[in-house]
Amino acid sequence: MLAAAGRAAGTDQAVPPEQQRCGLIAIVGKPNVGKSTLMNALVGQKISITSRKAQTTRHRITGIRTEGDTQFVFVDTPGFQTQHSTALNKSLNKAVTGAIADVDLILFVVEAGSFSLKDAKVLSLFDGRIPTILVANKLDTVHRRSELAPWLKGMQQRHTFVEFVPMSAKNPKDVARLLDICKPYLPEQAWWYEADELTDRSERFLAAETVREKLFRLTGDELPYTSTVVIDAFKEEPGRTAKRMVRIAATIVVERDGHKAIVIGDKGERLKRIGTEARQELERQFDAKVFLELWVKVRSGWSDDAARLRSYGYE
Ligand SMILES: Nc1nc2c(ncn2[C@@H]2O[C@H](COP(=O)(O)OP(=O)(O)OP(=O)(O)O)[C@@H](O)[C@H]2O)c(=O)[nH]1
Repeated sequence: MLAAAGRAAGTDQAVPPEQQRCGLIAIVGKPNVGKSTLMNALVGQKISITSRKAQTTRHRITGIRTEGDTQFVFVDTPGFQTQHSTALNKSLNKAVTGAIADVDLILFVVEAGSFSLKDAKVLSLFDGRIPTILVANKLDTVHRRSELAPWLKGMQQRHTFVEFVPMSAKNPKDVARLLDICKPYLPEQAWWYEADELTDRSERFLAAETVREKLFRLTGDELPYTSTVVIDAFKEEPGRTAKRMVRIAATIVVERDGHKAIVIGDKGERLKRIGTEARQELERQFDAKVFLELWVKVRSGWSDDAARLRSYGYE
């Protein structure tokens, strides 16, 4: 997969390998600070799922952005779990520690003007060897900008950050500036991926993530984050037309009968909406006609069962 001379997005100029830069960037922070939003904005296309509900990112997701001579390879980490210690949370914490061990740069994301015990716990994972940028996100929600200077000073004393970037992941100019700031921290080496590749995750994985996103969006706070989605079948069918055709069967796994009723909704209305919205989004993402079949199953206590976790791919 090593790149020969490649063409960066937005340029007609081939970039010779000896002039290329490429490296891994981990986006780390406590739940709900905007990591997924930031990664999607940095990559320029929606890859990871976002939702108002905390804990919606479980997997390490790689997003890729190639700009000029530089290929930025992003690792999104799950929200660091500080409260519970079930098998699921232990495996999430391991994913965070693993994700930051071998990267070139860490983006430590917090909400601008705030620093809680949970942020401190995530920060305590960094041993100081890897350059770390403080991303003070959600700047648009800070009404008194004057209070930010003393806060930034305080942050300076907590850790040796290489840069401080107050910004909003929802502001494209801020996102472009952050990319420029990251660039010098990536080593000079040949790109790992083609310039137009956005993720190395499979379509099967994206299908599960999309159903999960709709599930949490449409159930609000009613459903615990331990509910998950398993893809039972993912088949490409030879289409009669020029358009691709993909047939997907997926199971939403919940912990209790009551949760199953929530997912299904009155006369099956909610499950139907989850399916329709997921299908429409997948058709856009895959540029294909998608048939999506959804099931709901109860698996009591699955989040506490390490063996079962492995079978769902969380190890
Ligand atoms: N106002 C504002 N809201 C933001 C910004 N960035 C993210 N958000 C919102 O914050 C919420 C959480 O964003 P996510 O990107 O899902 O957060 P996350 O850190 O990936 O969350 P977990 O998956 O729980 O770890 C969403 O409602 C976003 O729309 C920002 O710059 N400004």
